[in-house]
Amino acid sequence: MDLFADDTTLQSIPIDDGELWFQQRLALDLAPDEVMRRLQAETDWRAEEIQVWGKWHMQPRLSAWHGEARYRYSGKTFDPLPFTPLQLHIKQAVERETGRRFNSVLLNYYRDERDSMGFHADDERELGPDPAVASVSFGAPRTFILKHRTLPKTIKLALGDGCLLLMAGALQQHWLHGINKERTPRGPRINLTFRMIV
Ligand SMILES: O=C(O)CCC(=O)C(=O)O
Ligand SMILES: [Fe+2]
Repeated sequence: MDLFADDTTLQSIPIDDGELWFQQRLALDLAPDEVMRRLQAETDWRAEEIQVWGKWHMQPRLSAWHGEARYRYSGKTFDPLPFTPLQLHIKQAVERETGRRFNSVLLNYYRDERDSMGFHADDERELGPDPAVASVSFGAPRTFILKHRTLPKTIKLALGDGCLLLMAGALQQHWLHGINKERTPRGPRINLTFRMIV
C-alpha cells in the first residue's frame, strides 16, 4: 500500500525542530469551489495597515478576524467578529482531523499573484508556548515557504485548493513562514489559519 497516495489523511512531513502535518484534501461536505465562493462573498474583507520595522504599510492582501478572542498581530489589535456558520463547519472538520481545538481564525485573501505574506512566525504571546496553527486553503495554489531561523534550511509546499496544513510543536520558535509574490498570474486564494488564543 502506498501511504503517500492517500490524500485524505493527515500525514507528517519530517522537519527539524517542530511538527508539520499536511493533508491534500480536507473532508468537508461542501465542494472547495463552493466554499471559496461563499468565503469571498460572506466575509467582511478589510485592507489593514501593519507596522513593519516601525513604519506603517498597507498589507499586501485582505484579511478578517473571527472567533472568540481579541488578538494582537503585527502591532495591531483585532476585535473579532463572531464565527460564521461556514467557518464553524470548517473549524469542526479541522478539529476532527487534527485532534486540536481552536477558538479563532484569521482569514487571508490573496487577490492575485501580487498579494503576499511576509516572513513571520505565529509566536504571539496569546498563542502560548508551542502553538498549533491549522491552515486551510481554497482557490489558486500558492507556494508556502518555511525558512529555518538559524540553519540554511528551506521547505516549500504547494498549498492547493482544499488542503490542510498543521504547524505544531516547537516549529514557530525555529522557523519563519511566508508566501512570496509571484510573476506567474494567479487567481484568488483564501487561507484560513485557525488558532487557540489562551
Ligand atoms: O496564507 C497562508 O498560507 C499563510 C497564512 C499565515 O501564515 C498566517 O495567517 O499567519
Ligand atoms: Fe502565519
